[in-house]
Amino acid sequence: MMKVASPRAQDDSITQKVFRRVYSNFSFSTVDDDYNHNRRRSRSGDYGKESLRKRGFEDKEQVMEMEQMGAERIKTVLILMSDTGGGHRASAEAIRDAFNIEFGDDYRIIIKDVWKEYTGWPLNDMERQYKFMVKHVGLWSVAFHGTSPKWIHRSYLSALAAYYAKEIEAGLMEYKPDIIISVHPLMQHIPLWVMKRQGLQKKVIFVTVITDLNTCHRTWFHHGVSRCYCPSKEVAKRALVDGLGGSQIRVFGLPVRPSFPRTIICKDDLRRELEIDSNLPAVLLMGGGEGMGPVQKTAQALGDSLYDSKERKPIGQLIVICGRNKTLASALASHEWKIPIKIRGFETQMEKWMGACDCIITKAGPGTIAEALICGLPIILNDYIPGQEKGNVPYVVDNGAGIFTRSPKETAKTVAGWFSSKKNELYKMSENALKLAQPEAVFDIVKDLHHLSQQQQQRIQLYNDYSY
Ligand SMILES: CCCCCCCC/C=C\CCCCCCCC(=O)OC[C@H](CO)OC(=O)CCCCCCCCCCCCCCC
Ligand SMILES: O=c1ccn([C@@H]2O[C@H](COP(=O)(O)OP(=O)(O)O[C@H]3O[C@H](CO)[C@H](O)[C@H](O)[C@H]3O)[C@@H](O)[C@H]2O)c(=O)[nH]1
Repeated sequence: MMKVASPRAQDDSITQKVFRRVYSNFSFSTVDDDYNHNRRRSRSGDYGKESLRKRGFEDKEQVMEMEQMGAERIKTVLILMSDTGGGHRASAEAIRDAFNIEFGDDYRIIIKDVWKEYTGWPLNDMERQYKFMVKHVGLWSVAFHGTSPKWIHRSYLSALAAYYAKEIEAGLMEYKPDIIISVHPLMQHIPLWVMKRQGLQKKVIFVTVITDLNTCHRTWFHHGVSRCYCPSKEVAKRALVDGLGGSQIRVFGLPVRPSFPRTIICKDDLRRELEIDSNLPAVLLMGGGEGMGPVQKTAQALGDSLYDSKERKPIGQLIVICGRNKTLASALASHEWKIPIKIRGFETQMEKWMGACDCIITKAGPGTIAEALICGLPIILNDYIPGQEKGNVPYVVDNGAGIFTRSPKETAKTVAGWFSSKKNELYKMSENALKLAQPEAVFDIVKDLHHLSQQQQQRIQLYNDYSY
């Protein structure tokens, strides 16, 4: 089990937190963390006391803290995310689990929506606003593309940063992180702005893990990060065009919860455990964490297409995962079905449901796509959110891992074909899905972060050696 630092009183007000933070010393690592900058320094061997003084480490106490930090100790990682959809939390949890598997108690991982807990409107209300906007896709499209120019989002986010500076600072520093990881497009500018203002930018490692596969928003690309982990070459190209340096960019893939690659898929066992018919092929139907897209109409069309009326028997079965969409779940439950069906709410063990099925129908959510690829599931994309999900369609279709259609009838017909006369097509797509999958991505990310952290520790050690 992970060790957890002694918690502060739960009922602290924001003012108390800010007061405590502003009037007490930080005990962060006190080395420059700018990767390139340090590589230059490393080459010239410029780690003397004078050099550190120039970089702002005047205080004797800080120097002593550095010496203590040279010793092995638990590092704290703060992961910033928001429940705008389910993808950001899924990636945050993936990173947490991979840290635990790879490094055990060496890292203490905290996942937080700091905006929600510490700030006010509009930052503390992003979930609701996102849900509203993606329901009215035209509105989302205008918001997404209208905020793409740097001067627009930068000036607005800077104004918000200035307004909530103290609260955000308290929120970020409550946990004294050694590493901050942002897995959300709107969580680089404000923390980096606050860190710079407080002189902490060079003391805490800040990285971004992009969780969109292709046409991501430009807010993801901030020049002040130590690393920008891109899930695909397409995103890396965009990062380069936006001015990030090659040394900041790493392409490992989208972080998926280790339970996906680590679950040994034995379909029969999974079906027994989940009480799914073991003889009929199964299609999984879902729409992200919020159960979005044409799920209901598609389920009904499948109810017809997967029933052989001549033989009077089903040729397949349907699993619908409605996520947090309770209205959808109850609408489906009230329908009469001729085929075996399971209607589920928000599931925490998606790897089991995917592992038990033969193909998947979903909106083009990046998390769901990456997970389905690992499970070798051919994908029918039936919708996408304009902007960040648009590019996920060619990502899947051009790589032969699935098809795109918005028509519930065509979707249902395709699945019926795959389960009867076109089994080869299903098999080929499954092979392509496995080729495109990047199951080790999350481990590569945490190993690289560990490497960054070790480099920082070595610099501290070097400083200690020179200071005597
Ligand atoms: C007027 C200029 C506004 C510039 C806004 C920049 C940042 C806004 C920050 C906080 C406001 C809260 C907005 C909540 C939206 C939540 C978005 C989110 O988390 O998405 C996650 C998704 C992914 O899960 O985010 C993205 O993929 C990219 C985020 C795009 C940012 C869109 C911001 C919309 C703000 C609406 C302003 C009105 C439009 C004016 C058009 C000229
Ligand atoms: O019952 C459920 C339903 C879904 N999930 C998980 O929720 C995640 C859904 O993530 P997606 O990326 O597929 O889609 P979302 O719409 O929920 O995610 C949001 O965040 C994404 C970024 O990660 C994209 O930006 C996307 O457009 C945005 O809507 C997946 O890991 C999926 O396994 C569950 O764990 N249980």
